[in-house]
This record gives sequence, C-alpha cells and structure tokens, in this order.
Amino acid sequence: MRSPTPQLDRVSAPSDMKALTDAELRILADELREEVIETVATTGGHLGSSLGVVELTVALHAVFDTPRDKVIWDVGHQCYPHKILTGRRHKMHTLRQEGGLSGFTKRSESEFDPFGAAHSSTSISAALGFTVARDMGEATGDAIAVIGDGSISAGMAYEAMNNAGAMGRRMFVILNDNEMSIAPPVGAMSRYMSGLTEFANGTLAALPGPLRDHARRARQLVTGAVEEQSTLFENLGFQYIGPIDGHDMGQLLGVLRAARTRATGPVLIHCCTVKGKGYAPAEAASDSYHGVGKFDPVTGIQAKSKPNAPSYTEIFGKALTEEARRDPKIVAITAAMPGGTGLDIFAKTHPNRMFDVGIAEQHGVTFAAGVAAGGLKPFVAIYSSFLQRGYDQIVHDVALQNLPVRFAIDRAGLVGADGATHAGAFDIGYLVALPNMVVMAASDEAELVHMVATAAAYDDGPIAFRYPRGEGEGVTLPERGVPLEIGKGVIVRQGFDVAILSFGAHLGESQRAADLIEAQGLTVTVADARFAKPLDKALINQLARKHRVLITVEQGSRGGFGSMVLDHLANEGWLDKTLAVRTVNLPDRFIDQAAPDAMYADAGMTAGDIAATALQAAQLQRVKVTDFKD
Ligand SMILES: Cc1ncc(C[n+]2csc(CCOP(=O)(O)OP(=O)(O)O)c2C)c(N)n1
Ligand SMILES: CC(=O)[C@@H](O)[C@H](O)COP(=O)(O)O
Ligand SMILES: [Mg+2]
Repeated sequence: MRSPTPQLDRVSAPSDMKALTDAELRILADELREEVIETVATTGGHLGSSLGVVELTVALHAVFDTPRDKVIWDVGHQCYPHKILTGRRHKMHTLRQEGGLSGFTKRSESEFDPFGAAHSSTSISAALGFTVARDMGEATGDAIAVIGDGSISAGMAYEAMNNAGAMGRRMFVILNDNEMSIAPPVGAMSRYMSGLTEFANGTLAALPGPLRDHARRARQLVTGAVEEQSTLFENLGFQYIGPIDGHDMGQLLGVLRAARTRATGPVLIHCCTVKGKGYAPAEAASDSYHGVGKFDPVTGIQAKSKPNAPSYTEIFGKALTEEARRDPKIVAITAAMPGGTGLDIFAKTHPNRMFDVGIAEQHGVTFAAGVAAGGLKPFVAIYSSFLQRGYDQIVHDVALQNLPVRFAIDRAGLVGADGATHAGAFDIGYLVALPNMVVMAASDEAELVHMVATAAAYDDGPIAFRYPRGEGEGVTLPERGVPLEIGKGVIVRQGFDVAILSFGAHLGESQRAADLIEAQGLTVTVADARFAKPLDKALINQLARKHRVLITVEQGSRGGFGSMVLDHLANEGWLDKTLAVRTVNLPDRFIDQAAPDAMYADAGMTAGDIAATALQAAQLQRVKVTDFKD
C-alpha cells in the first residue's frame, strides 16, 4: 500500500511549491523519493541517478522560477523527480514505454524540459545558449545546468566552461557529484573533485568556526592553485561554491537562494550526493541501481526475464577476450561503458589491456588511433549512437591515416526503452562514406565471433562491425572465430524470383519474410551481405542477374547499405534493365521508444512489411525473368 503523500498532492506544478515552508519542502522531498521508487518499480528505468537528486530537484524548483528559468538536466536520466513535480506525475506509469513519457528530458513533452538530452555533457553549452538569448532580450530567465561528475569528464563540458567563464554572464552550473558514473568514475578530474570533497568533508568540516573563514586559502593548498583563484572552476572564471551536502535541504535552499540573489557572473555549485540515496538496495548495489528493470519495492529484487540466449554484448566480450589470449597486441577501449560493452569481461582476464577513458568518445577514438599508430591492435567498443560523438576523429585521425583501429559498434539498430536518442541508426551511413573503412554487420552471434576474429586479423586499415542490443539468436557458437574473407557475403537460401540481401541482424526477419513470400508462390533467395564496404559486387550482380526483385534490408537509416547497393546497381547499369529494387531501412524520422519489435513495426520493417514490399515490387515487375537473364 502506498503511503499518503500530502505535500506532493499539493504540487501539480512548481509554482505550487512557492507556498510551501522549508519544513514542508523537506517532507515533499521524502514523499517524492517514495513516489520515484514506487513508479520505477513498475516501469524500470534510471533509478539511482533520480534518487540522488530528489532534494536538489525540490530545491531548484522551489528557489528558481521554472519554466521561465531553465533547468537543464545533463543526460536527463535523473529527471524522474523533475517530471513528477512538473505536471507529469499522472503519466509516470507510462515512463519509457510505447506512447508514454520519455526516460529523458524532451522539449516536445513539457515546457519544463527546455532542452532535450540523453547523450551526456551538453547541458553547460545549452545553458550558455539560453543565457545569451536572455541577455539579448528573449523572454527567458536564468539557465541552470545540472551535470554529474561522470558527465563532466567529457571535453564538451570544458569547451562550454571555457566559453562561459570568459563571457562572464550570469548562469549556474550545479555539479552533481555522486562519485559514480555508470561504473566507478575514472580519470584525473574525478580524482581532483574527490580531493575537493574529501577536504570539505574532513579537514574543512572539522575546523572551528573562525578557521573556516580561511578555508578558501587552505583549499588552495589542497588543489595546488595559487592566490585568490583556488579551484579549477574559479580559474575558468566561475564563482565556485561548495562542496555542499546535496541531501541537506537547509544547505541547498540557503545556497541556491543566496546564489540566485547575488550572482552576477557564472556560478558553479559543487553538490555532493549519493547515487541511489534513500533506498537501501540501491545504495548497497555496486551499480547504485543505475538502470533497473521492474522490481519489488520492498526487497529491491529485480524481475529479470530469463534470456533465451546470451547477449551479443556478452558474446563480444568473450570473443575478444579469447582473441586477446592469442594476440598480446590486442587492447580494448571503452568510453565509460565497461559493463554495457562487455569489456568488463575482457578486463577480468586482461586488466592491463583495457582502457576506460571516461565519457570521452572523441578522445577514445583518437586515443585508439594513437595506440594503433604505436603498433598495437585497439578495439574501441562504443555504442552506435555515442560513436556519433567521435565522427571527425574517425574521419581525420583514423580513416585518413588508414590506421587499423577496430570499431566494435554495440547497440546498432533500435534499442527499445531508451528511444530515439540511443538508436543506432546512422553508423552504417556515416562509415560507408569513408575511404579505407571496412564495415561489417553480424547477422547472428556466431557471425559476431567471426567478425571479432576478422577484425583481429585485419591490419590493412580501419574496420568496424556492428551488432544489436540484447540477446542473440541462440545459434551454436563456433569454438573459435575464423576470419571472414573481406568483402564477401554468403547465400543462405536459394530461390529464383525474389532476392533479399540482408545486412546485419535483420537476417532472421528476412528469412521470415521469405517464408511469407514463398507462401504466395514465388521463390526467394536470402543472402547475408556481411559487408557494406567493400560490397560483394559479384554477389550483388549474381542476385540482380537471376532474380526479378532485389530487396536490401538493414537495421539502419537511409544512406547506408541499401544506398551502397543502389549506387552499385545504378553504376553497373542494372537499373537500366528490368530489375525491381527496393530498400528496407529505417525511415527518415526518429522513432520513439517502445519494445524493439514494436519500434521496427513502426519503422515498417517487419517480415510482413518486407514481404509486402517484395510482392508489390514483383507485381509491378511486368517483364518476364527470361527477358533479362543471361
Ligand atoms: C555521450 C554519452 N556517452 C555515454 C553515455 C552513457 N551514460 C549515461 S549516464 C552515464 C553516467 C553519467 O554519470 P554522471 O554524470 O555522474 O551521472 P550519474 O549517473 O552518476 O547520476 C553514462 C556513461 C551517454 N549517455 N552519453
Ligand atoms: C542513460 C544512458 O545513456 C545509459 O544508462 C543507457 O540507458 C544504457 O543503455 P543500455 O541499457 O543499453 O546499456
Ligand atoms: Mg555521477
């Protein structure tokens, strides 16, 4: 039974909070925390981060004038308390589900979400943008970026502070320091912030009153900074306040009120919080319940559905571990996602050969380029959507120099509850455009093992292989990966009328489509292209020659594999003949969250859609097969 929530019931918008006393705001925070736990227990989601900012959320909305003032949550995975306080409480049961609330901030969802997010480290840049708009007369108030200690490891945050500090305009950055990223945070900045916190928690707190006045100077001793400017943030031009206890409503309200009243330039408030705060199972868990499935709120035990097969991620982690046993030059690189990419598996066996660079995809790619130039064999494992961050680095540092960096691209295709921001939609298109790049996609987990071996064996330049989120097809795995012939696909089913050329993990769906087409009396060839670059031109020519209809299928956007095939067919003159060609890929729009199958249905990519496309093309195909067969 849910506990009563008298204060929360009074708040349907942040303006209602203005009538609450500080004591009532404290109670509101307690009720809000319970509400977040109860809600996420039924939906799953990013629980730990949201629990860590409950007091901060209440304090921000109590002190600032939202939505005129803009609270910009970095990543946005901690925004559940914010959603509850900003008129979306009644929809929280739809969180991260089809047709429901997004798990992140989203401009189209609420005027209280001034800036959409889900990829990290954008908030300070966006806040500075709002600040300039305000100063140039737009009807917008103060901008407040809330950024975590993990997210502030990315270069973009420093580019923004560099710019904001020099501009000197009034804006606020709240550094939400819970000493956690998804995994324990890495890097010198993280160490630096821990230094600030430890000093504040220990030495500073222990000082008698008068001596605290000298804390600023004392902190200089800890941070190594000189003169007046003591912290890095101050050196960048921010007024630095903190560290403060982000669960102490008294401190939070006091500091925010003072900052709001007095600030004339950029202010950074260093706020220490606990990820998973106030929920024992989360506080005790090694991942602080960063992302959870549905769970029992009393015990915290998550309802894990039993997988039918190991995940692609796990297979990748194990396959790379095995390759690295045989090849001491192999090293692995992750950008703050050791668990998500399966490199935690690799690190158990090869701890000194795994490098977590923090949330720093751009750096990770160029670091890999340097590692490759230095003579090692780097595998950079990054989710497709996050790799977008490192695109110029792929072009300029890797492809242009033809360095043998291996890109393991996880979360290719549609990913489910994280929605459009995390969809691995574009990597095929942006990689096939690059000279020197080899691009593969695994149609099942056995193929993935072979692709890991292929990448390990390939030294001629950059090579990428993509694979989806979640469990594999359940196929038998080879004992050992065998390098594939570069640029060669394989026919997996032979027919004569329709050819389906699939690139990647929609091969199963293509086979099901073939069954549906054959039920209509046509025979179908299904081929696994394996490579989008180099294309298997001989295979494509063969399919074009021997079939009336050719359909390409891929879990990616337009401009990818299908476009490569079309390009080839057009230039070889096949389109001047009588072949009907269709491309099945993601449509030219973003697809909102739902179960992956439902998202592919939304995209028009089910077996039924593929079959319908083929049958319609065959119907329109008026010329007999013999007219253009050799
Ligand atoms: C560009 C990018 N890389 C990686 C991620 C995956 N990711 C989401 S949250 C997160 C950790 C963020 O840590 P922090 O900012 O400290 O927030 P916390 O989870 O501790 O609340 C990571 C790595 C992402 N969202 N965006
Ligand atoms: C917020 C964020 O970017 C990550 O937490 C992401 O949701 C993880 O996704 P996976 O569950 O696919 O690892
Ligand atoms: Mg953190």
